[in-house]
Amino acid sequence: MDLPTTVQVYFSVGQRHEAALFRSDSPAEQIKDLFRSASEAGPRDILKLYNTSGQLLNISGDLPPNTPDSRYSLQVVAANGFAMLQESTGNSLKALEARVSAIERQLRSELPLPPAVEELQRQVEEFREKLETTESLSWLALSRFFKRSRFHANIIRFSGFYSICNILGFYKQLPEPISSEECRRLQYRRKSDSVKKRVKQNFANICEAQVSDAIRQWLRTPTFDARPWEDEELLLLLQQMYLDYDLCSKFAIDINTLRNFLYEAYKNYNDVPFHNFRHCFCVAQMMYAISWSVDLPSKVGDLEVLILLTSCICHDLDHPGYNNIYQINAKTELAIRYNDISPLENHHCSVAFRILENEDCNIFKSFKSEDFKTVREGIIRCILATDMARHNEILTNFREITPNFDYNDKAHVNLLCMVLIKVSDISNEARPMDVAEPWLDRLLQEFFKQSDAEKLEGLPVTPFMDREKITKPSSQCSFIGFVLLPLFEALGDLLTELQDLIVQPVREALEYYRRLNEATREERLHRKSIVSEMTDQHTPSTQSPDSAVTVPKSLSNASVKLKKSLSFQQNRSRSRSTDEDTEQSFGSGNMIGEEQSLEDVVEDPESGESETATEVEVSEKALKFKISTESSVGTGRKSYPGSRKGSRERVQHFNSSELARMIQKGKLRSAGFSFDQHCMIGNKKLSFDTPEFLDEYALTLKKRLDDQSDSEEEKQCVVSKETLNLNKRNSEHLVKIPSNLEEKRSILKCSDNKSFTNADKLRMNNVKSSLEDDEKLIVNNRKNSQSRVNNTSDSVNSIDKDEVRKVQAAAGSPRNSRSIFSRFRQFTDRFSLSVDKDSKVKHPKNNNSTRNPFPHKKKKLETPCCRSLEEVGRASTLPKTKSKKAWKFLVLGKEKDKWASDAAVDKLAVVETDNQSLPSTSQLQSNCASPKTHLEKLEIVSLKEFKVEETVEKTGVEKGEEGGVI
Ligand SMILES: Nc1nc2c(ncn2[C@@H]2O[C@H](COP(=O)(O)O)[C@@H](O)[C@H]2O)c(=O)[nH]1
Ligand SMILES: [Zn+2]
Repeated sequence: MDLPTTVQVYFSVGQRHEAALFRSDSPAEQIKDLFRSASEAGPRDILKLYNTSGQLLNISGDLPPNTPDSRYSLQVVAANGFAMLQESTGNSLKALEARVSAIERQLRSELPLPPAVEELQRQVEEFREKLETTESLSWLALSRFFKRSRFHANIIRFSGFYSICNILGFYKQLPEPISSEECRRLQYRRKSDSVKKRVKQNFANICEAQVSDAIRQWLRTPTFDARPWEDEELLLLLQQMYLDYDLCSKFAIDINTLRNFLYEAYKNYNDVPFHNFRHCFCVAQMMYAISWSVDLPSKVGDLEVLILLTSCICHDLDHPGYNNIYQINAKTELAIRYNDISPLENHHCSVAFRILENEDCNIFKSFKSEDFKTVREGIIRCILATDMARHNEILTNFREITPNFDYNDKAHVNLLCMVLIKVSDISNEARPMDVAEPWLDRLLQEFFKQSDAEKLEGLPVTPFMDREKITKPSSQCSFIGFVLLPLFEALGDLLTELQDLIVQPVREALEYYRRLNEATREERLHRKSIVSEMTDQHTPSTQSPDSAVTVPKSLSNASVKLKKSLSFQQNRSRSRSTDEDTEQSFGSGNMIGEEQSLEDVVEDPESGESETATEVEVSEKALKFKISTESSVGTGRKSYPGSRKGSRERVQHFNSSELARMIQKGKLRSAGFSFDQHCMIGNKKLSFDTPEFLDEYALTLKKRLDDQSDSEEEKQCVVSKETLNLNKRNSEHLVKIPSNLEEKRSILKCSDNKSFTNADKLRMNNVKSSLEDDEKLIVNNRKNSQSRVNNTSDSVNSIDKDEVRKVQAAAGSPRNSRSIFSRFRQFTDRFSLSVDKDSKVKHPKNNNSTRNPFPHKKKKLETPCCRSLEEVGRASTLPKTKSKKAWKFLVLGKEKDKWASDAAVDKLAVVETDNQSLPSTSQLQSNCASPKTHLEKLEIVSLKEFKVEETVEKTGVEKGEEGGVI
């Protein structure tokens, strides 16, 4: 091999491309050795050899013989390569780099600017100021600004702008200004023409380059990292996938047409943080990796592989960075065009076939029309399957066919292909952490951008995208646990080769995020404990010295929720971790501890309420209509997203505090209720958001209690509700008051129904644990009933403050304390306080809770996040929204011979808070300071649990109210 004696080495590490980092005139032999040894070091060391005109000659292979150029650019993309280069040259590059940087800094700060430059700077500054302050000229500055920020001139609403432009004749056509809202929707982040041109040119330059065996092998694994590659190189690698499967010769695909097609696909991805060309590459690459590992062509045939690969490349074309939920709620052009039915996926598909319409890009142009039809159907099916609103539908159908999967059954293969593209689409967490994490950051960036826009535009805020609601680990726990892992496991059941390849890494990712989430939560609790402690030190206590009741701070939610058993386990999404730490944390080897529900894990960081709504659930809600697909395999019930008979046909449970909180926060609306929705109690029609609802419910409940004087059970309210149609008004809701153990048991039986989602199952578990508690209580109460009956001091004869106090005194019995707990918990949950087992409310100082890892540690604000009390106060869980709605506390006797007299029950006194609204911060603090008083104000609510059942009503579509659906 003839190498010139002087070789210029451009050297880059990772994506940073520090091209001028090291430049050396090195003997040819040295470069040759370096190149060889680096390419032998493994697939992660990517060496790219360019000639001086920027043409890629080789990737991690030997230097090409007889290369005509005298200078080469050698790019080393990996830390190992860096180290090797260092070794081989004997230079300490890092030290060299540091030295150069220091000199640069010194030069910049110490050396005065040449006078001419200074003068120029001053003039520019002066001119800028003039531009911005002189009205008649400021359009220039504006136009510059808008150009810079990629706004179009036609959105500028500066009054003088148009006239000045017209006068000056700069713009021939001045379209009407459009609103900023419309602008946002239209503001797709298109790639700039210069970038597109550059990539096109570069791809043309390198498209003939060989890809080394090492890279080709790496490309067949989920560990592949797309980051170090330029866009044109990714195009080359996509081309390689088609070539490696010999698809071009098998299907007579012209190589230039393939290149044009790939480049057009690249061009039609936008510059958005996540749904960009690199995402499409990653999805295609994961499909390729899976396909190799299970030998997919032998199972489903080459044509399906071609369809899958092409679908992956096209699956997010022209994604605007705002998902379907936004499209539908904002009634965007796409939502209107596609009638809210998978607007984005329909659009991606449509763009794909627009590209293929062009002869030069039509990789299927040699296909007979029948074959093209098959390919088109296949691509449409695959791309539409990526709508997360259809996740449950597809997963349920796939699980049904798995035990009898038949590769000769077209319907089975179709469904498998849909699952394969879905798996590839959300497979990021199956990759190594260092590859996956930057993608997650980008995804959250896109999420937050959307939720910010939703807030700005007054649209419903998508909960799993809300920066105030989620954290990185909580988001991942929810997504991996509820969505990703169940899907991967289902595929792993059929294609067992995938267990080690992608299923296990996903389990590990869940475990990682679960721990992170736990640590974050504990840290947060710790911070709150410091706050309440400091607040306490600053607030004079009004507490009576003999009172055992102090403000608690412990893992209220956690301890309460720990009692819940774990539906997650039923979902086969268990951890197999036997890690010691995990066992210590949860007393089990499960990823999510046996006694800890995933709901705990994904708890809302601030409000303390669970935010388990996954993208699937929210998307299902947003997608209201039925979609017919070819996924039906004739086995069992078909479940459609958004169909009221679909996967959301189920029973939901809210306990009293959850319901109260929902009412108070107006969340009934966002949970699918409208404020003008109502329920029927007896013959009365009541709106959910009125205090009368609670009053009326209490009365009805009491009546029922009277009818069932020997009833030992917690009472239940069954509220039928419609959660699907966000916009539906005035739907009626039936309220049954069955309230016995049988009822609960039957609910649990229902919960075996496959159509329940994971979140439903979690709620079912609340009923389950409540049932278990009830059963224990019944046994207990029976044992103690005689003594309670005799204990007249426990009777409450009238509901005045004294009575309330007596009721409180009666809280010593397990049942009563539970009632108090349930009510009190509502407050403590909100204020991040808790009640310990013997109903003694404790100050954090005295809190010996073993769950709190920081009970006595750090009393000062030591964490960097807690710089000031004020800051910490803001970060605590004080209610964010103060509802103006009356906040009433019901005093309700449930078992008259236990803790409240008939008279007390009859009165059902309603004790209101002072201002009929949620406590303000100052109220809260004073409540915290004098909890006994606070407790006296609290009453006992016996609305133990509401069973909320969705009605199976006809949708507007089914009723023919809304047209244009499939
Ligand atoms: N919270 C997370 N959501 C994820 C993750 N990976 C994917 N996703 C979501 O799935 C959809 C897939 O659809 P598509 O638009 O890419 O076709 C995506 O939009 C995300 O919302 C993840 O790791 N965490
Ligand atoms: Zn995608």
